[in-house]
Amino acid sequence: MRIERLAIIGVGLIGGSLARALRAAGAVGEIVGCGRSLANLERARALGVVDHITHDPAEAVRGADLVFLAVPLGAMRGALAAMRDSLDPEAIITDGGSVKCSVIEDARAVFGAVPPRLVPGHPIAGTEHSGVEASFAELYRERRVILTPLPETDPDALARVTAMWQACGAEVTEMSVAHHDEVLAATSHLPHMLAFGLVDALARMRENDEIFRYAAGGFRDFTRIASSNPVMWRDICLANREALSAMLARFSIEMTDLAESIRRADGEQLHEIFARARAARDRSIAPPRSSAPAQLPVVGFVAPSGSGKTTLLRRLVAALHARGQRVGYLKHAHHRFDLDRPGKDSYELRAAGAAQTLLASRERWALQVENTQKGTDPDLESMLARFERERLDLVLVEGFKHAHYRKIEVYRAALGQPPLYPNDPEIIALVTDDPPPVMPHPPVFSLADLDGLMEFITRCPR
Ligand SMILES: NC(=O)c1ccc[n+]([C@@H]2O[C@H](COP(=O)([O-])OP(=O)(O)OC[C@H]3O[C@@H](n4cnc5c(N)ncnc54)[C@H](O)[C@@H]3O)[C@@H](O)[C@H]2O)c1
Ligand SMILES: O=C(O)C(=O)C[C@]1(C(=O)O)C=C[C@@H](O)C=C1
Repeated sequence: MRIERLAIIGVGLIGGSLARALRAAGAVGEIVGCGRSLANLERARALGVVDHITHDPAEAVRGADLVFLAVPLGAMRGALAAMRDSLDPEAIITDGGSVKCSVIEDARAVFGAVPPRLVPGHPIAGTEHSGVEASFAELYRERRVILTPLPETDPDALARVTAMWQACGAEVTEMSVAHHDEVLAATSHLPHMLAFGLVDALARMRENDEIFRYAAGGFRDFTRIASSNPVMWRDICLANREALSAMLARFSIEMTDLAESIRRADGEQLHEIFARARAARDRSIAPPRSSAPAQLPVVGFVAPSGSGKTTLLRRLVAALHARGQRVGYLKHAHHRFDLDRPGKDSYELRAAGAAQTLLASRERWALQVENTQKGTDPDLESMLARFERERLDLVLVEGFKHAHYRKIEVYRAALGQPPLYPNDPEIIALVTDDPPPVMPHPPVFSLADLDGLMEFITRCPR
């Protein structure tokens, strides 16, 4: 899956995160960002999220093979109208709007009928922050994206949009438009109404200073989403007003019943409600995706230096990543290494004796742990245990040639060294462009056969 020229209309949290994720997956060529705020667009370009910027949707979509709309719902119709006459006939249009019936209505109003190459979509992922500065490549990883195709939707456009989200690490599901809007009214829009409503009600109480001063964890957890963008939420309420009004009406009956149980001091009823709610929530919190730790495939790559092992690994990781695989990489370094530089705070504090140093930023974090047995090689199992295994699909290891685990040998005859596989039964495959020098030999892949190797590795049991 590759998009040659992607136009993002609205380079905020959602649009910016898609651009970053596709770039990280190597699934996109050029990215044009379109928006209203020049400062935000310039920031997007400076951060490398987009390559070109413009205020004009018509200019943005010219020559684009995929257009992603990520503006507030109230701005969708205007953006569609502005780009209509400049769209390439083959261009796919998709969006990330939180309500689907309104986007479809907007498209019908602008184009006369819903274009077959429009694939309505909605990533069920976000934060309470807005703007490109808040965007990050991992936003969609392991999150759901709902697509709501219509009978007239072109299957090829649907397949490409599905592949686009999968390249970002998302799990794509399909739903009817009406069902989507009802489900989201319950699971996303109603909770936001409760958070906004609660904070606003408390803020308007006379004693609000004191209330906020003593608000602790429960209040914080419950009201995080009340920091979300008011324009976006105004538009969601207006766009989904029918489903959301029905949900609010049902919910207020539940609240009235709860209040009545409290007034009556009906402990039994209260306990029943809370126990039912707790069980439902515990069930609904999704278990970590994919493999149990013991099944996480781990494959090593061994070879003398100069064999092309690291180049092969770099290409392999990029190709696996583009397929949505979450790859862990573990390298055994024979030499001393230091991620820090003298003069950096973390270097100085570690040198002062910190046993563990954790560097954390918006992009990544790194924990550096001092080996207490300096001079002793770390063992493979204890290093593998450091990974957040539930967030990975496989681990590729470089080195650890003497450890007991499955390895792939990269062999190059020109180095003049004997191959390792005759003396290591745990070498399960050979990557080489030369004839294997010793018979018998494990399965062979050429250096160019990344597809074959990926297939082999992803099915490789621990
Ligand atoms: N924030 C979330 O959690 C979340 C999650 C899923 C979907 N969505 C949906 O994604 C869309 C974007 O939300 P976001 O959180 O990225 O918002 P955002 O505020 O971070 O980004 C929106 C961008 O659109 C630009 N914009 C506004 N009006 C415009 C117009 N008329 N023409 C061009 N650009 C315009 C803004 O300048 C801004 O850069 C919304 O439709 C929202 O419903 C949001
Ligand atoms: O996590 C958050 O901050 C969100 O509000 C994300 C959230 C949600 O309700 O889950 C908000 C709106 C969307 O359309 C999709 C996701």
